[in-house]
Amino acid sequence: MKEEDVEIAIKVVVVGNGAVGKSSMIQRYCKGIFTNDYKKTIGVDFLERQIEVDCEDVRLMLWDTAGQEEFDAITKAYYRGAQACVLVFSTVDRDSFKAVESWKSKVENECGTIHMALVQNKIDLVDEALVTREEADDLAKRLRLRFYRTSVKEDCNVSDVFQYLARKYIDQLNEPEVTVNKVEPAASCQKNSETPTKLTHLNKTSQPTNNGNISLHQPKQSKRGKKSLVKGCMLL
Ligand SMILES: Nc1nc2c(ncn2[C@@H]2O[C@H](COP(=O)(O)OP(=O)(O)OP(=O)(O)O)[C@@H](O)[C@H]2O)c(=O)[nH]1
Repeated sequence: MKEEDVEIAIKVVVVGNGAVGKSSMIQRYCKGIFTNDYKKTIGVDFLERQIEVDCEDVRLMLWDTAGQEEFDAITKAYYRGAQACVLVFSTVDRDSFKAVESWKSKVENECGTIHMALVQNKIDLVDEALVTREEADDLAKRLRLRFYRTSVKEDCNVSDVFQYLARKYIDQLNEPEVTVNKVEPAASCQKNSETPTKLTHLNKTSQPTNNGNISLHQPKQSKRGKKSLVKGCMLL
């Protein structure tokens, strides 16, 4: 296998009630676009983006799941094999805030304990907010999740969420003895400090299997010193 053919791949599931902005968030991150149109996700969708973390190629496979309960049976099959999860609620939808714990449980039932971030989207609509800042902070603290406030519309803080999850996963690869469910300070929009890497990689040609499981391959050499670069996105 050639050195350039290996990389880290991370499966990330994005969950939360309908219309909180999951599809918009993934589209914004992978394609750099935003639309005001609402098109309900039927089942699941998939986009990917390649980033660099500590000069290492990381392929983020972002699974966009339907927010409506009617699709639960379909979507939960796609949670399997995920290494990270984004729990999204909307500033202007109180029910979506109340549903966060239930989404967390649904994912954990399929995946066990994985890296998660809590996201309050649509902060551009803060004047119409139905969730107070304190309530959101308290929830993040109680669930021990890193907390981000985003506006997909204004392109605010979106990439920080995925960067954080990628880094957490890489840190886990570096220190396999560290448990995933350690206490996270509730913080919004903070970048993490750089850490050294010694990584396990995935074959670039490997695709997620039906249930999203991914097999591990040999590590390659670090490419330290390279600039961060978005290499491409793909709609399947
Ligand atoms: N004002 C504002 N609107 C947003 C934002 N993000 C998404 N929206 C809008 O919210 C609506 C729903 O967005 P989607 O991304 O389709 O929501 P979803 O969570 O994927 O919905 P489901 O597919 O039903 O699960 C769309 O009209 C978006 O344009 C945001 O940050 N601010």
